[in-house]
Amino acid sequence: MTDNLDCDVLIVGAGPVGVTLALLLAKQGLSVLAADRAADIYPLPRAAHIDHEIVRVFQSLGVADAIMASSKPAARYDFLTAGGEVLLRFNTGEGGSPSGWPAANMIHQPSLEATLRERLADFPTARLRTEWTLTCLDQDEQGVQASFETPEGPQVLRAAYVVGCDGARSTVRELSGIDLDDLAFDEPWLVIDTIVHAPSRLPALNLQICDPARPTTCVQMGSGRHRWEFMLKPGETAEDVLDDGFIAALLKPWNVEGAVSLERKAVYRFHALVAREWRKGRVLLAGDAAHQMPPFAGQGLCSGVRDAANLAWKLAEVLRGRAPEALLDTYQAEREPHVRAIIDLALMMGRTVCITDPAAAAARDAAMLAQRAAGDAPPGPMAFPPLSAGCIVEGTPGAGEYFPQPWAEGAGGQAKLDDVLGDGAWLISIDAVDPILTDGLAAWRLSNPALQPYAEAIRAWLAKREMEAVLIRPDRYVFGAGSAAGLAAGWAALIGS
Ligand SMILES: O=C(O)CCc1cccc(O)c1
Repeated sequence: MTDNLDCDVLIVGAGPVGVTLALLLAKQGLSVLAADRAADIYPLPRAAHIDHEIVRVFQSLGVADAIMASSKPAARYDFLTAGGEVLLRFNTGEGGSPSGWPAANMIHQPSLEATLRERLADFPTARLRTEWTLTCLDQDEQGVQASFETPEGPQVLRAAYVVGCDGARSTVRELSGIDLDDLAFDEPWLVIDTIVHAPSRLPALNLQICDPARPTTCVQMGSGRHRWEFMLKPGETAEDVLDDGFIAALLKPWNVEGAVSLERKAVYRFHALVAREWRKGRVLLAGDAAHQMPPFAGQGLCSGVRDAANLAWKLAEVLRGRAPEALLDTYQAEREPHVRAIIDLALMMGRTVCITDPAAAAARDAAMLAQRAAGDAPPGPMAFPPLSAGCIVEGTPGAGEYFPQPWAEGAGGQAKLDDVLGDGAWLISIDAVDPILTDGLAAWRLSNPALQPYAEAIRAWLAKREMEAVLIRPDRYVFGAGSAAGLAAGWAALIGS
């Protein structure tokens, strides 16, 4: 950090994406300040799901076990007709996942956020400021000046970079004059969160009831919560559906009286929006500030945490002077197509669920039941695309793919690849590589005894792509596969040492 800066990175918004980014940066020794307008963590649930990739990010921060302790792995996700026939079935509890963590996990967002904020206190270079409201951003060649209203009066800070993790109504986005691309989905839903008293009386799977008379979602959550969502019908107002008697009538068919008590009721409009620019000079957007999607794929929060994981190592390389600022342009180039593909999946699911015309619903049911009978199922909520462009060796086998994390049985229990190899980029090769070529890069020969428990899985990955080495980025996406010397040289050209 240079003398005239208060921190390397100012993060506006200390929700789960902002705090994850703060942790990932602080872990690399950067000084970060996360500022949030609220006094405390928002106490009511919002996101309900994180996938295995997100748990792996939390693993790198040392909080995966704590987060999993308050979460519930999701066994199955069914989309049913009004009559209970299966339109789509995703067996998320079967078949494991590339990171080794359960593929789909139902969470209680306030519990997850509390764990992340508690961890922040372990990093001396990370600061959290609450009740700070951003009022102004000004950037020049060296940094960004940010003005805040705080309980102690106005505060002005200078940071090398500012990241807006400040949600759907992002002030950072607004102050930066960044527009949103509207993907034309706008449906009003009533969200009901409950505290569970009798878990055995609730469905043990996640459900979308594609009933044109009232499209309905019923999903599990962590920390003893359960959620229902009901689509509003034309003519219904928020006031109508938030009435306790109305809610009791909606819940009646679920026979959960006495098994749950109401914690929160709210009407939301489910949107699909993508920011046109994710970086404007020294200001970047992440999470809901950069993209919003309907909840049907459970990917809103996951996409934000992926943004944080993608951005954190790039900001660190640029701030350390090891990579040119242009590396930050690969952030949107990589993340936007990924997010748009996931939004397409969420929209496909949403458009399946949100049909209220009985004839259209009957046609949907007939088509999807026939498709299912023919064994022709669409990709599941865990079928994420690889990175297609950016900081990868484009067009080579494996480039842009998510690199798996094998787990092995060790003396102390399950040992995971990332815990053995540590943070940063890894070059893993079958043959030895000249250390001169890999200066500044963690180079691992597959025969290294530390890699033995994982060697078979990694060898199989390489064999499938007919390659002798793989370079894995700090966010665990593959830079490229090929010759070790070629990969090391390609990486050094982008991320000098
Ligand atoms: O609607 C939600 O918030 C969760 C949807 C979801 C996503 C992935 C798996 C699963 O069982 C449910």
